[in-house]
Amino acid sequence: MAELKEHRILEHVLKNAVCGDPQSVVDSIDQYCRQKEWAMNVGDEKGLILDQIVKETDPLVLLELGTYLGYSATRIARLLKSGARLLTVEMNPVHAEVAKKIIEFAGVQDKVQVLEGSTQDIIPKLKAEYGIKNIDLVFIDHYGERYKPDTQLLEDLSLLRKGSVLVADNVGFSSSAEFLDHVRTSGRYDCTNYPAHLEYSNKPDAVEKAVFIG
Ligand SMILES: C[S@@+](CC[C@H](N)C(=O)[O-])C[C@H]1O[C@@H](n2cnc3c(N)ncnc32)[C@H](O)[C@@H]1O
Ligand SMILES: [Mg+2]
Repeated sequence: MAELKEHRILEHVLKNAVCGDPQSVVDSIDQYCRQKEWAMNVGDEKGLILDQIVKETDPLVLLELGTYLGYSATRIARLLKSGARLLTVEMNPVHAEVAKKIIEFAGVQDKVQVLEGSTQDIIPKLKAEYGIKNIDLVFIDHYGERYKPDTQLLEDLSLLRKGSVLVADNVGFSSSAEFLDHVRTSGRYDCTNYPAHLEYSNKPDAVEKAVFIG
């Protein structure tokens, strides 16, 4: 058995999911993390909220802050229309490596690009190095303390347009309090809170949708 949980999850996916079928990859990760070992994927319950927001937004250009094993990237990618592109940022090289394998196995590698590095280093390069003008949907799911500064970076670099949608996971926890205060009180966003539970548990958690109004 692999030493790292992340490698054990990868092994489970390779053995139990169907190559080229992203839904089976998502389902096999959820099954493993509910039955065997907890892991910090957005998970099946909050995943349905994320799915709904992605479908409503119908985005072409997407950014994810915090890839982990590529669960949410695969989940999002399975809903994207042709030509849409998700850039997902991950600073931990072990996580990035596993995510690339999972994304490839799911068959969504043409829609998803894993960018290795920290969000604070990569966000300022999105325009010049990755040809991004602005972003239709941002999934914020790294560490709560970075939610606000990274949102402000996106604002300051004009990466958000009127109507850009931010979706932030784990706002039921205090580490994202400054972010919540910012989006709810700056007058620059229309916010909606979706109460739910922490992935694979019955602890209260929530997802925040914040639509940039300029
Ligand atoms: C909660 S996990 C992401 C889960 C993933 N979105 C999913 O639902 O499948 C958070 C990830 O963010 C990464 N991370 C934390 N801070 C970061 C930063 N400043 N820049 C890039 N990655 C970061 C961690 O290494 C970890 O893999
Ligand atoms: Mg999360």
